[in-house]
Amino acid sequence: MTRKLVDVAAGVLLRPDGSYLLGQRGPDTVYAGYWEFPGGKVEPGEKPAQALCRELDEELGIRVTHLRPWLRREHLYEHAHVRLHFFEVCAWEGALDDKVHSALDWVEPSSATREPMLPANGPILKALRLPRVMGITDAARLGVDAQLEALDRALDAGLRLVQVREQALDAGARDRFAREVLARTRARGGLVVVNGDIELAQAIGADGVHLPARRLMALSERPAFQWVGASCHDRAELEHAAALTLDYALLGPVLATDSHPGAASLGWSGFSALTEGLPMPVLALGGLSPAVMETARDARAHGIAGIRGIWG
Ligand SMILES: Nc1nc2c([nH]c(=O)n2[C@H]2C[C@H](O)[C@@H](COP(=O)(O)OP(=O)(O)OP(=O)(O)O)O2)c(=O)[nH]1
Repeated sequence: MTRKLVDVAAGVLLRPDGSYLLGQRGPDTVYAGYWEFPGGKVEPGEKPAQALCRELDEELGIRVTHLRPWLRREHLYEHAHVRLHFFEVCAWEGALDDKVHSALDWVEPSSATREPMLPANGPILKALRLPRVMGITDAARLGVDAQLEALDRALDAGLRLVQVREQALDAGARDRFAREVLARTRARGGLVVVNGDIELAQAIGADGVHLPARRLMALSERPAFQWVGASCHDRAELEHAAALTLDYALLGPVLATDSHPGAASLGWSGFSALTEGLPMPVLALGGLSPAVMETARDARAHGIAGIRGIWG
């Protein structure tokens, strides 16, 4: 059955502590009682961003002052085929004065969300749980002990996502190093993904696997891990990551880097153009540190990933 495609704009209102706003759909709506991000249908002649500002004014009585386009996802419901344009709403004027929901609630990204949740929103909630900064290990250059010390400092400073990327270590050393990184990161409630080596990721019980671009392009199915991401350099790779329903991608280099000095860099405008309309979050990579977080997020990045910019 073909269903009419309906464009919907939905806003993830974010407070500085990272919590986000959900509303419970009122009694006389489809999926009454389900939780959703505030928003509604895009009307003819409107851009999704305009529709969202109108809906948030009508429904919540607020005027949006800082909006970031974020993810776009399609979902087939019985009642409609929806194309959801999600935005991060970072700043607004006016106090919340809800006119349509049965309830509103602020939710911490790490805590359980509200149920029942609209079925299309599962991957959005997972994206909100993905930390904003990823540290990529470089024990082969720094030395194992220095890398582990740098990891402890970064975990103390709040790092919660680590990619173990140690092709240059021999198999035994890589296994020992990866287990140590996992133990230290887990102790802080963080996530560890292992680059390229699915067997090692399984053997140590890592949270996930990170696919180099060539590995990504050779796969036709998502590996069975809780978290699966990939390194991408162009739109075709990003779209393949989306088709495999991966949880995130890395895209770069955004700036010129010491580790890849000859590689052409994308710049923030190139990053923004390549990530338009994707269903999964993308972390920016290449010559970056957390100091550029706001610039990165304004360019549609979920956050940043780095080596030197993270470990110093
Ligand atoms: N607002 C919102 N809609 C969502 C989310 N997730 C999701 O699948 N949807 C779907 C459910 C609906 O099929 C559609 C939104 O339609 P709606 O009926 O709420 O739109 P509206 O506020 O313009 O309502 P109306 O004028 O038609 O009464 O998008 C979400 O997080 N927020």
